[in-house]
Amino acid sequence: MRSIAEFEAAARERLDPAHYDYFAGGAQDEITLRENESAYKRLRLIPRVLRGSDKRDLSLTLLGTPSSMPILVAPTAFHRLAHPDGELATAKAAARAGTILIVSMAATTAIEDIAAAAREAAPDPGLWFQLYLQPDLEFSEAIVRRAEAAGVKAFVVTVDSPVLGRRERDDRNAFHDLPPGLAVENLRNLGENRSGGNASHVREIVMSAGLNWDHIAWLRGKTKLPVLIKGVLHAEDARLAVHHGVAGIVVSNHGGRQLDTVPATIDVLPEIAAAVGGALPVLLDGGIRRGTDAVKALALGADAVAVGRPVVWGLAAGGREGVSEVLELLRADFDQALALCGGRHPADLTPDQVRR
Ligand SMILES: Cc1cc2nc3c(=O)[nH]c(=O)nc-3n(C[C@H](O)[C@H](O)[C@H](O)COP(=O)(O)O)c2cc1C
Ligand SMILES: CC(C)CC(=O)C(=O)O
Repeated sequence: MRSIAEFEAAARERLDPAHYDYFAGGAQDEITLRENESAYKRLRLIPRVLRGSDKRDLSLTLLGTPSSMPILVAPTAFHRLAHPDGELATAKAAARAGTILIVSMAATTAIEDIAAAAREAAPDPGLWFQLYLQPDLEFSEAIVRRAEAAGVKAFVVTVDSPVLGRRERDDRNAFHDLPPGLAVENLRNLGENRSGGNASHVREIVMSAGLNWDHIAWLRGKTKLPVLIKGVLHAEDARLAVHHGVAGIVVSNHGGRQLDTVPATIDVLPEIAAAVGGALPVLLDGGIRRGTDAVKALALGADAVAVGRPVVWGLAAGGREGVSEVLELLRADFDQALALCGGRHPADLTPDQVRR
């Protein structure tokens, strides 16, 4: 397949329409959902000439985790709705691609099994773990310990979801529960035997409307791993993140699934990059579908980008192979755009190469 749009079309054919809507949809009028992609279409690239190289190097290290390219896998829930192999397939494909997979806390596969699958594909896979900090902090800590034991290398706390956004497609389809047989395995009651038994009980994910900077400090006190926050859109919050000793931020509007009518992430990136001033790594997600999208984000100050739905489309269309194809398509597309912009390395891209 030649583009992410073709993967989406293939995925749509295979998926239950309600599940397709869950993956594809956004909050309310889906203004932000559309804006994330359309904002890139308004930006123009200005290439530099006569300074390229035959040997381009896309690799980087983010907070101690090496990645073969600055395109990571954003955390998305419920991969077994997309394909029976679910997160195991995603993990193998990401590890084989040598990129960082941010595992969703809401995975339908246990983190221990995800890590084992990733290690089958690469000796030292770059796994990070996304957290919805639970109001029951003891329970949150148990999840943290479990993820650490599985070998994750950073925690990414999602901060844009004090309550869940209203997704009208899900309401219309009455999609509010996983089908029988699927569960949020990372929330299976930790004292109980994971291998089953009737006693085994999965807790519901609770959105924490009371989450504040003290919780981030609490988490930093509980783990030696880097703690990032995901879902920053305001420059002042980016400054506060630096002030509070956060290791990195993800500029994200949750793929347009939380507060509708917030701006496209690419449109707030410059002010956030300026506020952070290089003090910590800035990641961005939302609407990245082409190599040129990633080039624009890196030129405007992101250290790396992440993709959510493209990976789900690859998974639904072709399991592990499909995810691998999506990641290699994005890599090749990015590499070509970088070459055409006159860059050898992502860091060669500069803000003056993007025009509105
Ligand atoms: C189906 C789906 C499930 C998601 N689940 C999570 C999640 O569990 N945790 C989280 O922090 N973000 C979640 N996100 C948001 C993604 O991490 C990411 O911010 C977003 O998908 C990026 O936009 P893109 O899909 O346009 O690439 C989800 C997004 C989608 C589409
Ligand atoms: C389980 C959900 C809260 C996952 C999510 O973040 C989403 O669907 O956007």
